[in-house]
Amino acid sequence: MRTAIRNARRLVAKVGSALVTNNGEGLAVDALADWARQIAGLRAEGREVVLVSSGAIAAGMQRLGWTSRPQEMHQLQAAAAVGQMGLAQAYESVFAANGLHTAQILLTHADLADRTRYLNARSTLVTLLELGVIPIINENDTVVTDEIKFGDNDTLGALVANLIDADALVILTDQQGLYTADPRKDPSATLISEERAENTALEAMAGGAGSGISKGGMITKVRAAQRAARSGAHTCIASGREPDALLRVARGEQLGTLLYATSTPLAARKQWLADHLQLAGSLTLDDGAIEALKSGKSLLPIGVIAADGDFTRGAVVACRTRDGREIARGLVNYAANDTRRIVRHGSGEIESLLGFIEEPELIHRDNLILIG
Ligand SMILES: Nc1ncnc2c1ncn2[C@@H]1O[C@H](COP(=O)(O)OP(=O)(O)O)[C@@H](O)[C@H]1O
Ligand SMILES: N[C@@H](CCC(=O)OP(=O)(O)O)C(=O)O
Repeated sequence: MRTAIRNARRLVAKVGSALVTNNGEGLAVDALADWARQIAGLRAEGREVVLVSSGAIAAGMQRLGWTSRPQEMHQLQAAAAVGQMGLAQAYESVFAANGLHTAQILLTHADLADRTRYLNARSTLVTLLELGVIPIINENDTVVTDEIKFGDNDTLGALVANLIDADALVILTDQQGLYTADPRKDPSATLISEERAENTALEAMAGGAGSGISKGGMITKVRAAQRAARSGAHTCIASGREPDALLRVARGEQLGTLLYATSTPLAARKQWLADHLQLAGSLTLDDGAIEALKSGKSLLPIGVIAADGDFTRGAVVACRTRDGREIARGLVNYAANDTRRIVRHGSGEIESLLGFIEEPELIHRDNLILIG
């Protein structure tokens, strides 16, 4: 399976707060310089690399003289704004030393949830890669609220991999890879070398963040691999402290944990639907509608029992079973108030109920994906 990574032409590399800031001690400029050298090496082989870097909050805390991560959102945002300057400055100079230009891209979940902004982000990233520039991405922490944030950069890395159809996602962290249990807590844990990304048993092995300065932990890395696999990208989790980790992983060396993709990649539009982290509302389906969706049909209002949330026409909503489990999601053809008036009715009644008709389906099958 390692040949899959060796053949990867487009890669997303993600470096976490622990590495970027030397466990919160301040920007690890030597480490940044080392990654820049490795990425320059990959570019010289004709491969395209996007870097997703954490560290703004930790670097900002250090600049402001704060010793523990604040809880309050506005303080985190202030720290990120201070730290992101240092991060961008440091990356610009270490890549310049390798003859490469960098570009800063700060994203929020709302940017990727909006189809137009998503397509804009994609074309900008692809243009930068064609220009030979190294895009450096972080969450736009300064403006995020709970509703629009990715929360951790493992998730962001996977969404970026899907956005640009990357072949591989390499997550560099402070452990050798995914262990059977958190090695900080269980010394008998062993390193997993290769596994199918979709293997749900992996989630039980992965725990939370290893330090106060990081956000995600191993669980978000495993989920990131599952997400990336939906677009066909393989994920490798490896230690960023291992010499030449990025080059060695990218060249197919047996390093870290490879979580490989086996499923057929989703079509681009369905991929975008799958990558929504927050949905605008939800529809509760009866058993007949659930069967219809599973056999590839559209969702008609007659099969919907209830509609929750305040969504507009064209929003992405969840389709749930009576016990609340999401089985599908899609772009809804009617706003929440109109949906509530037509549920449990046949499509032939829509016009008399609303005074107009958009489409006979509540969600057309082309705009729908099954989950799980
Ligand atoms: N099964 C596991 N295998 C390896 N590390 C794990 C596992 N479960 C939890 N962890 C923890 O995840 C940490 C890495 O994630 P995190 O602290 O978020 O780093 P980063 O800043 O690189 O994203 C490790 O230091 C480790 O303590
Ligand atoms: N956007 C945040 C990173 C979030 C975070 O801590 O992510 P990670 O270290 O990857 O678990 C920052 O730059 O500080």
